[in-house]
Formats: sequence, C-alpha cells, structure tokens
Amino acid sequence: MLHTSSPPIFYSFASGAELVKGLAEFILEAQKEALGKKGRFTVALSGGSLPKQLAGLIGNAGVKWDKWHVYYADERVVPLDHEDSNHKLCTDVLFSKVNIPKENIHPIDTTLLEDLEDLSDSYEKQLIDEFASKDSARFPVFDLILLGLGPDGHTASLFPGHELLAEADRWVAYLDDSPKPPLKRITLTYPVINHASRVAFVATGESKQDVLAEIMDDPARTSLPASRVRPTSHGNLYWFVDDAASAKVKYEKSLFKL
Ligand SMILES: O=C(O)[C@H](O)[C@@H](O)[C@H](O)[C@H](O)COP(=O)(O)O
Repeated sequence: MLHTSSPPIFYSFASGAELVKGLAEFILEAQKEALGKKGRFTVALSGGSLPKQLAGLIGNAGVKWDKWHVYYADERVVPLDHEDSNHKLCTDVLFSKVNIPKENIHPIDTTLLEDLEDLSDSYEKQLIDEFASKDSARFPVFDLILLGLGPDGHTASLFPGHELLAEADRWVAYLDDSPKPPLKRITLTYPVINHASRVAFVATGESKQDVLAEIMDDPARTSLPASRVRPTSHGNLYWFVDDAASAKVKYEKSLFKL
C-alpha cells in the first residue's frame, strides 16, 4: 500500500524546561481536538523518563483530567507497586499529583501475571472495550501515543531484531525475552501505534545522538524499531527532543508554535 503520511515534525528545544512546556502545550492541543470531536481523550504513555517530561501538565488548569483515558504503550509484567512498573512510575510522578479519576487509568490486570498470553489478551480486551464500539476501524485510534527512544533504537517494548516487530494482527503482544530487564513485558504493536492520530517521541540527552541521527537522516536504510513508527495517512508523527539529543541530526527542525 502506498504510504502517504506527512513527514515527521521535529522540534528541538534548548533546555529541558522549554521541552516540558512545549510538550504540555502540544498535549493540550491534542486534548482540545479530541474533546471537540468526541468528548474524551485517549492517551497511551510509556515509561523511562517520559512521565517526568509531563510535568508541565501538573497544576495546568487547561487539562481536563476527567476526560482522559490513559493506557500504557508498554508495561513490565510486575505488580503495580513494583519499582519496575510503568504504572507505578506514572502514578508517582504524575497521577498522584493531579485530579484524574482512578477508573480513567488502565493498568494491566495483575491477577494474570503468571500467564503472559492471558495478560496481553486481557489488556487487548480493555482496548476493545474502549475503542471497538466507537471506531469501526480494524485497529484502535488513540488520540495520542507518547513514546520514548532507547539508545538501541527500541520504543515501547519493540526491540531491535525481535519477532514482535513483525506482528501485524494483534493489538497487544507479549514478550518474555526482553533484551532489557525485566524480561517479561506487554506492548502495543505497530498497527496500533501507527493508527494513532498523533504519535510523539520524547528523547533527551547525548546518549540519543547517534540513534536519533540514524532514524531522522537515514530512514531508507535504518531498520531500528523507532524508525518503523510511521502513522497512517490520518495520523502525524512528532519528535520532542533537546539540543543535546539532536546535535547530529540534519533533518529540518520546526519552530515550535501551535
Ligand atoms: O521499558 C523500558 O525498559 C524503558 O522504559 C525504556 O523503554 C525507555 O522508555 C527508553 O529506553 C527511553 O528511556 P529514557 O526516556 O529514560 O531515555
């Protein structure tokens, strides 16, 4: 199929504080568009440093937390109070500081930690409950998916060379051989990520320089997992990075304005 998505929009910020502010404004714009269309805002979050980059939403009166429906782009298969849990991380740095109804946050079902297939099926079922009755599309259409970038080019729990990169059917998949601990994880698949209305990567720091330059400047040759995030024609891809991460990138930087 001919791929007709728009080119990625690449924002590089001089400081972490500017990035946090710009990202919050961008998220508010995505929220506004989603609420205007359907009165709810569906978001998938990642772990790593990403939840901290959402600090600009805390205390921000524009955020309609009661309209947010939050899922995880990937999750480690651990109890929700475990140090490795992305849900715990997001709760500690964000949800505990804002007025989001608990039922609007969708963690994994920890009664199923021993059976990865049941666990990922049950997460997929949560997505079906959220999306299937509203969208006739084959895949859910998140309003916004926020992703991190590993120094190895992984994103969500889609790792270089892993068989899950070829998953074309399932919405949620599991792995028990993650190259980065912990071994057991579930992840949204490419078809889901690429059907979102907006996908935004957030990447900061020097350790991302080489991988970011490869993804942005050599898209035809790279096969890194993050480079395979290419929203379909109705979606857009954004990069929010700092100047330390983008130092080697030649791709055109957009001026941040909404
Ligand atoms: O599940 C994981 O092992 C991490 O959460 C990982 O996927 C992380 O999100 C990226 O490596 C980006 O990390 P930083 O945002 O901290 O650079």
